[in-house]
Amino acid sequence: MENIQLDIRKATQFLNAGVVEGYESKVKEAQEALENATCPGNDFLGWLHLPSEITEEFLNSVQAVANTLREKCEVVVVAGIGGSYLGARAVIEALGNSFAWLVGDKKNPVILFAGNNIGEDYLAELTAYLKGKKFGVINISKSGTTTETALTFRLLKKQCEEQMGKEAAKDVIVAITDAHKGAARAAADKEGYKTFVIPDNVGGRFSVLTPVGLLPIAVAGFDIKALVSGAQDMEKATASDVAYADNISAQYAAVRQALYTQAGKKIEIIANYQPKLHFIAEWWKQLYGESEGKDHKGIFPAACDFTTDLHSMGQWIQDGERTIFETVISIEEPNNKVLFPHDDENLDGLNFLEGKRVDEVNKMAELGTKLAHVDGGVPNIRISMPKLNEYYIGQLIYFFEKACGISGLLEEVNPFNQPGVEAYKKNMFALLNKPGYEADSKAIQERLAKEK
Ligand SMILES: O=P(O)(O)OC[C@H]1O[C@H](O)[C@H](O)[C@@H](O)[C@@H]1O
Repeated sequence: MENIQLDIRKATQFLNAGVVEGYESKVKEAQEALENATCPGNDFLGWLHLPSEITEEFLNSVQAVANTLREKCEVVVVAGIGGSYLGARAVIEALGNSFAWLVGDKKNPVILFAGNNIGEDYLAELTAYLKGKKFGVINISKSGTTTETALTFRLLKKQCEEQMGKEAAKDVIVAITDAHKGAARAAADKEGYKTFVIPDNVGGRFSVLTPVGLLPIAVAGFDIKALVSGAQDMEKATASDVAYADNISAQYAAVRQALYTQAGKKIEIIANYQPKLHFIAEWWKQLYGESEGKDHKGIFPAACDFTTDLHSMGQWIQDGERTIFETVISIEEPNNKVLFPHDDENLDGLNFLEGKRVDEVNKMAELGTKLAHVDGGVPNIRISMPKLNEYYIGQLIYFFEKACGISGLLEEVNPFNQPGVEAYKKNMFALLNKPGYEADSKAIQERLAKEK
């Protein structure tokens, strides 16, 4: 099987000759630090060789639980936030029918995502939709204590038990969480739910190839063996013994850092020309944003869906501040075929396109956009995937994960922690008068009084 390809030529033209090549020794150091677990965050390197460590037996155990949920449920709600849902949603939406929730093919349960917000109307509408439905819950939280997920699980556990009885509910509620600690683990052990463990040394944003992603993806009816196979092949293709110039994760990490440090590019816009890739971009934003946004530095990860957003963000990208670069994910061959239709009236003047594949038009839009943006001063990195399927998404996942680890180390931060996410939580709990936050509550109320 061929691999996904990386083309950085329309990015290196914005750098002095040899700059990317000049990163070779630093990239080698980063790769060695990852392999030898001598880098900052070395207690979170379980993702590095996770693909090659996944066994057929383990995948079969995940599939068996997925089959139970598929047999018993018409709807399965994935409760999780951040790394505890984005990977699953990214893969399921990339592979699924664009109108899956309407198609209702009965072959697969409807997969819903919740626990990723604190929207009261969202939760009201979700629980109303689930009334009378045979639904299951995959409760995903590495810490087991995330507010959004815990709130949602409280509502869904109660409704599931009311609708199908406490005993039957146990067969359709699965927890994916820490091996020992946290509320999700405690509830699962108390109630006797089936559980899967999120390894301690795999951070949330790197956990899509653990049951965090694998179980929901299997429940949705997709091939987790092919997904893992793609990741395994990319793990080999980006190993530290692969020549720097041939290592696409190393090349992507280096060119990003070069554009950031030597060409003043502060924002990376990941763009796709297939709407199904929208959540791949959301997953990528967390992976890179949470890994690199530290010590008041780091490339800001943004996302656009093209050509859609060329009609909303195109002006800024073409003519705004020249501090951006683009990373475009391009699918070489769509899974379907639609030809441009003839129209007798030809009022839109588009009959010159009749009979062409719609994707040919999409590809010319992509090429035209690349030329315009590069001419406008926006470096372009292109990742091409032969097909949109489990195998190549598996390759893409590992490609981005490996590049992220290298890039974060090139930026000289710890790519694997996320201390910054605790600040808002502390304020939120203080404002909610959470027990144990009494001093914080007093302080924040005094601050707010002063700021009135
Ligand atoms: O899986 P959980 O422990 O519930 O955490 C879910 C998410 O929230 C945390 O605040 C972090 O920002 C993320 O790295 C994590 O993926």
